[in-house]
Amino acid sequence: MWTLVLNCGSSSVKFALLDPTSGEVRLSGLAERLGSGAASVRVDRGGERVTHPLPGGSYPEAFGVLLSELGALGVRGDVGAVGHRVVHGGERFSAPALVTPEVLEAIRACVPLAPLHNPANLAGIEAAREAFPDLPHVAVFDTAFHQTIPEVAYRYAVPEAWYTQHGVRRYGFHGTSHAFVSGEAARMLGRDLSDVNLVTAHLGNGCSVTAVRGGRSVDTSMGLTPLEGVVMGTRSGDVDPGLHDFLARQAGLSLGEITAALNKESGLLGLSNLTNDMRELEEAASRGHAGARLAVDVFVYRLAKTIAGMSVALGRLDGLVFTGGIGENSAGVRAATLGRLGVLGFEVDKAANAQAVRGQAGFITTPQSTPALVVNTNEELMIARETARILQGEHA
Ligand SMILES: Nc1ncnc2c1ncn2[C@@H]1O[C@H](COP(=O)(O)OP(=O)(O)O)[C@@H](O)[C@H]1O
Ligand SMILES: CC(=O)OP(=O)(O)O
Ligand SMILES: [Mg+2]
Repeated sequence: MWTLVLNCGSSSVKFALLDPTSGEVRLSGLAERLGSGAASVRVDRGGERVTHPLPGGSYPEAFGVLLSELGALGVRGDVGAVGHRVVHGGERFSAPALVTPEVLEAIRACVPLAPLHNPANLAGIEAAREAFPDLPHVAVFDTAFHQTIPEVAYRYAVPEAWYTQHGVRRYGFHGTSHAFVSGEAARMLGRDLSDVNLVTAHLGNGCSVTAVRGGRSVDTSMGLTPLEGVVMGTRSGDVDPGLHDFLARQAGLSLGEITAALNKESGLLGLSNLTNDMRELEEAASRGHAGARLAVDVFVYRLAKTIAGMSVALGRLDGLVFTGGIGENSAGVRAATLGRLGVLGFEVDKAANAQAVRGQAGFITTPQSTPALVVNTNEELMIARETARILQGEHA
């Protein structure tokens, strides 16, 4: 059954029409810079690529292009279900859910926990339900995979009432990707997923690191919101919790201004004062740009420290997985990270690491090393599979 997968972000929409069993993709694309005058949508129709401008820059406009592309390809009538990425499902969802009015209400209730992501996810669900009112829609949550994390790892050391009354705890995100790459890595290691302990590093624009014991998430670097943890493209990751108070007094900034800066002007962009794009940073660093060098170095140092911390949750470390745009493509970031992790028995294989770029998955360490490998994530395929599973009643 052909499944339409929608991943609506704060300023972008990724979409794909694919078969969850074979993985065949008939149409995919990305609408970017929504909300601005420079918005556009790129569509891939099996090798052929077209880009349409979106002068209004709105979600409905992007969705209109997607529908007309489906119509032009003659596949609109083939769509059998729609799978939606939903970033925050709180404590309520440990599995995907068929979208009902009650499920929509629960997603809405999580908006304060993910103000950048959940409103966009809801807008996508609403637009898709209007276009496909008779099809089943399934919500697949970033947080669901992490609902197995034990209390010792998910509780913050803050007043208990903040947890019981306001849900202040660590939730974790990118669960769909961490779950997918753990399965792939177990296969590549020739091990049963239930018998393998992995650290998975999802390094895209948002970055997070997860400890996966026997196929279950037992700790992860993101917390209450997708701002906690390692350094990201424009997000700070961990900072001192005293920062808001300090800056409000010193610089006269409001809470909203500080939060926006931590989300959109920090991370690699903030450190380098140049760009949030790792590829551009590596090029600039190689030309001697000091800010770019510092940004890459801080990114790597904090990443290595977090990976070492995650191994505490596992007891025994059988492998480290790199994925996401940076993890899959940056041999430099991988080598530097492994170089700082000799304490865990890692030793990079320089030739293998240099080869594992541009979608080439594989091992990047020497035979005597703890294994590290590159795995290409595929959140769209995983969402399509989960959607199919729900519709077959496996989670019912
Ligand atoms: N060849 C490359 N070398 C270094 N970094 C790369 C390369 N290709 C992509 N990246 C980085 O991957 C990041 C985007 O990751 P991606 O997973 O595509 O993002 P998203 O989270 O938006 O899906 C950017 O920082 C980009 O620079
Ligand atoms: C939750 C999250 O950080 O998602 P993304 O990386 O897509 O921004
Ligand atoms: Mg991402």
